[in-house]
Amino acid sequence: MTAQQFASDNYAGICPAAFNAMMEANSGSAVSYGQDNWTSRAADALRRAFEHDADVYFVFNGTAANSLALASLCRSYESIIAADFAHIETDECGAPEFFSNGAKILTVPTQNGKLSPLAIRTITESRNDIHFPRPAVVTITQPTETGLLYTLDEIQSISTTCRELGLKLHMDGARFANAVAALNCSPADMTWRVGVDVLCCGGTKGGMGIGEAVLFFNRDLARGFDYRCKQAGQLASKMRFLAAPWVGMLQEGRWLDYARHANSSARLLSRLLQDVDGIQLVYPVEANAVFISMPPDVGLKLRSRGWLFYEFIGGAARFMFAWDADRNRIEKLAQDIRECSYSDTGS
Ligand SMILES: Cc1ncc(COP(=O)(O)O)c(C=O)c1O
Ligand SMILES: C[C@H](O)[C@H](N)C(=O)O
Repeated sequence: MTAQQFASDNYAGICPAAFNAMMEANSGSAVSYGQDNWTSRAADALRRAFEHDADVYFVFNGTAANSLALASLCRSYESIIAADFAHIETDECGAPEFFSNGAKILTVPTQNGKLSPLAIRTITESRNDIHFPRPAVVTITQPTETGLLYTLDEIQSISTTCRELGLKLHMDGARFANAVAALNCSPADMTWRVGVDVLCCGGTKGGMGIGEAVLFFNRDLARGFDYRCKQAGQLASKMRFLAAPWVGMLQEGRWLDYARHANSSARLLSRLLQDVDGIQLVYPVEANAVFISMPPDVGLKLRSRGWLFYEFIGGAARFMFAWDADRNRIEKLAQDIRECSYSDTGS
């Protein structure tokens, strides 16, 4: 077994709540293509958790969830307003554009990956001629790709601006549970109560082996989404195995327990690095991600000690914590960063 890494929460295994639910679902026959009991149980569990009669769908991964949800919110000749750091722009290989048959992503330059109402209004009102793909939807990521959180008031302000401009609001919630845990709010408070139309709710990063849920709080927007999923190869024949983990994770709020552990693990690393020369936090630690700047050769030394990490956001080293983050490994990482930094400064 390889030693635990913090390059991404995608590196983690399947948490007990999800795995045990999968095991429990793995008995006997079940009707295929989502007509089974586990799928209806999971959808009902999500509706209870969100206190809303949302239309719920399960797909294999976040890129599919985002792309198909966004394709439901705009026409091919329209556009999607996103922050420059948005995953749909940087890491989905044109899937949102592909599945919407050509909708354009209009990226807004930001300092930290967070959209503002003013930026949304500015780009929407910048042009209204026939040559400009008319904005139709705004997408925000919560937590952002930089590990930051929109406050509930910020989301409300964004959705109010969206309504004024006739735009829909999509939320990329790949790490949604981490945001709920960090803000200590309810899932409803962070979505439909503040004007979110569609949420892509992450299961994979939360601890499942695979699977995301798409929740339409405005059911009219879900019209045809089932066919859209089928056509995109996102209708699982053995849907019970995508759905059952949600039953396990939502039971007794386990998904939030796991998220709290991941968030506290990120805070632990940031505390352990506070006094290390040459190491700075690039963004505040608000959820389960830590971004640090360090001298290039410190990064090389850290890699030579076997640590894996991404540097795709402004060159900052990203450490992302999951449900299973091990305190000993976090302390080892901090110690290695400290030693690599001090051997660099000679102190
Ligand atoms: C912010 C964000 N959105 C969406 C995704 C979904 O990507 P994937 O298709 O890799 O599951 C990821 C991946 O980790 C992500 O970090
Ligand atoms: C960036 C990469 O695509 C993945 N979403 C991750 O966060 O690890």
